Amino acid sequence: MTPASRQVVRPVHPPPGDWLLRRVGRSGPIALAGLTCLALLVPGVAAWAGTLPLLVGLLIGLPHGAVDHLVPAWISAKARPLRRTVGLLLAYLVTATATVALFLWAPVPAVTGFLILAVLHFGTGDVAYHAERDGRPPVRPVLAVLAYGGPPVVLPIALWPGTVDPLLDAVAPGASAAFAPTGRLIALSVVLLAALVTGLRDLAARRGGDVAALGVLVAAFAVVPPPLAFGGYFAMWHSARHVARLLRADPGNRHHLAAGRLGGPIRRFTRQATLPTIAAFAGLLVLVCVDASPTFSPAAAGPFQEAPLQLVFAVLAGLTVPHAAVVARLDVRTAR
Ligand SMILES: CC1=C(/C=C/C(C)=C/C=C/C(C)=C/C=O)C(C)(C)CCC1
Ligand SMILES: [Fe+2]
Repeated sequence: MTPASRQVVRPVHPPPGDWLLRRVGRSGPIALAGLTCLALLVPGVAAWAGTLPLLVGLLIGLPHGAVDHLVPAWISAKARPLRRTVGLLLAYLVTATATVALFLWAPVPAVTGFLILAVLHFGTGDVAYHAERDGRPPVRPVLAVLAYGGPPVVLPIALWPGTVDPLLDAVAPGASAAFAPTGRLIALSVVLLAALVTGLRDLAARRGGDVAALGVLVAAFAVVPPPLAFGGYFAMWHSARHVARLLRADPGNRHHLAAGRLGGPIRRFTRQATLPTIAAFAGLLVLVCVDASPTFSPAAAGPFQEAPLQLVFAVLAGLTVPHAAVVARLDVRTAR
């Protein structure tokens, strides 16, 4: 590999399609505003919501991580992209396996680390989305990252212990007891303060739409039962914005987006994402079925016999950790 081929090629012009970011960026706030109104008008929504909306939201959002293996080749011009892609897939596999092992060996520290990673992943995603949409560098990212990444993770745990604690214990036995009320209160205060300061800064910069969106994000996670709020957020906010960024990052979509066309890029993404999504979905389905099977020998069930969700969540987290690493590289490119 020559030194020149190792260099990262920075785009001379930003990729076209900021119109797409604007359009898609509204879907999350609209969906969460709708769910907030629903929860306020139909107070019993918590009872019938159950955990189904959480599972549906996670499933709809699954494809947003399905083209991770293509991202490095899109954002840098390196020699032998096939070799690099295979190397990346191997690194993905090793990181995912190590994460699953960590969840089995030390579930409480593992889930704590995962929740922190989720705050950073969601928050940096939104900061990068704003920067790309507006063509500006991310300003004072630390508070903004907490303001956008904190509500989906910290508010459910701090404000909805009755709903969330059984889920936390199902994915990591002992987690709910480890998260002391004082710790939850401190985390909540930090996130609300970060949201307030970020909102005031956006107001001063005359970004009224962002202030409203941040207000909706906080209100939704305060008012809507977490499985419904998180399912809606994951599918309509986090994943939708990320897919819009991916469509712009793929050099093959440039001419379509410059001409204002969306059909071609969506078809291309569907082709790229279908196989990895089916593979991830099938793998998770097999895990759920094997765990739930009455014929499954108790001797072979191991540590998951009593907590089938634990293994499924460990695998989900295992897929998320390398996904967050790949997206962090995309974000660094955005911040330049
Ligand atoms: C465990 C758990 C939660 C957190 C789930 C998280 C944080 C998922 C993160 C997924 C990511 C980061 C995907 C990447 O794109 C909730 C909903 C707060 C409450 C119930 C128990
Ligand atoms: Fe993600």
